[in-house]
Amino acid sequence: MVVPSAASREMAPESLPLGIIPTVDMSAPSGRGELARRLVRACAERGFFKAVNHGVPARAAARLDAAASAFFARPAQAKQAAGPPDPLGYGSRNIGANGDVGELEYLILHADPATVARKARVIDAEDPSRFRSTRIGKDDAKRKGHSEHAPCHKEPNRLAGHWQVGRAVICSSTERINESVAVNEYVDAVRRLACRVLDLLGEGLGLRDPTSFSRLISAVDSDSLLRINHYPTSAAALRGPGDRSCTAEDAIGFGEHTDPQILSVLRANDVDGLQVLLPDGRGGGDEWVQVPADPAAFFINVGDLLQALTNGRLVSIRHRVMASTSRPRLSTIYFAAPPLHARVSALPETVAAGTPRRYRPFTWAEYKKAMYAHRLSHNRLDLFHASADDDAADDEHS
Ligand SMILES: O=C(O)CCC(=O)C(=O)O
Ligand SMILES: [Fe+2]
Repeated sequence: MVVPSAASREMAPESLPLGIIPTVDMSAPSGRGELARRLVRACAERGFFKAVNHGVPARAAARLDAAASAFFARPAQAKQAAGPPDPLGYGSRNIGANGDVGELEYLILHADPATVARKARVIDAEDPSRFRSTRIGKDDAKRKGHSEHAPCHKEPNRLAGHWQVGRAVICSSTERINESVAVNEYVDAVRRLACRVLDLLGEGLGLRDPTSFSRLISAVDSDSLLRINHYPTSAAALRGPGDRSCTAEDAIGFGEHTDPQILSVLRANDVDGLQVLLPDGRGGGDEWVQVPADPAAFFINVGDLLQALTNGRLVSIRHRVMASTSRPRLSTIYFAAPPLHARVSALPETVAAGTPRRYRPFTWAEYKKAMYAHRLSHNRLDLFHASADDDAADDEHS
């Protein structure tokens, strides 16, 4: 956490030292221009920041946490019924299909389940089922009294007490909190925060249209996700009775990676664990830095797509989670993403003679496909480096 000295309190936020973990007061005490400049600096030099006075109601966060804790407290078999995470749904220990493991269980929800089936076909035309949760079919959905594809946020009453994951529905007992309302209320609030950050970044970067980033994530068919991670104190709690595997990696909760989307908006309980990889600047190589927990704040990081859209000006930071052995960690991340067909290409304002285009243009669907084909820790942007031909082709499109 950055604690400004008495002298530095007099200085404008832009001139304040960033600190290891930059803290940004989203209430803009020194005006919008200063806030925009500080955000750009934090995202360019660190790739992430801690947002305080962010405007997301504490009530929305508390309701979601209560719903999530109730879900993770259910028996393993009940949770498995909401899986597998392909990619939406419940998962435990396996992260993706490429052998990555983590000492955690998680739930991935789509911001708009109605679009999941269509998107699945776009990502992988050969085998759309890989990207779709199909646990509950038409008949089950009818029996439960709601339509197969009804998006939670449009029909909260019909889906009261359920989370819908693609076509799968995570059932809850009636006395439990109404999760669909909790999820929708939370998603609306964090989406607004993400849009605000992106508009400020657009302004700070001097874009002709400062809403260029936020428009991508507020499109009706945006591919944004909500992910809820639960790290129990003992890896054994996540193993089945026959699973005796125990590796040195057991201490790791979530392996090192960058987030692929545009922006990630993370909030966690008061249990430490998140670490970011910072260049140490002293010639000794990179170093992992612990991010102290703060349940009242959001930790916001640049994703790969924002790095590509800004031609590398803003950096997608590598991070991981080291699970605690004393208390369980619960974290919720809103991954702000564009529609699958959106073309991702460096904005013209970020390309100049001295800073040529670093990545070839690609669609989010293309990028996701590359992501599914590689391990979690892979540096995926390396797969999209530009050549002189890409530059010429891109000029024709712009
Ligand atoms: O659970 C956390 O705190 C972070 C996990 C993470 O980096 C992710 O889900 O992408
Ligand atoms: Fe992440």
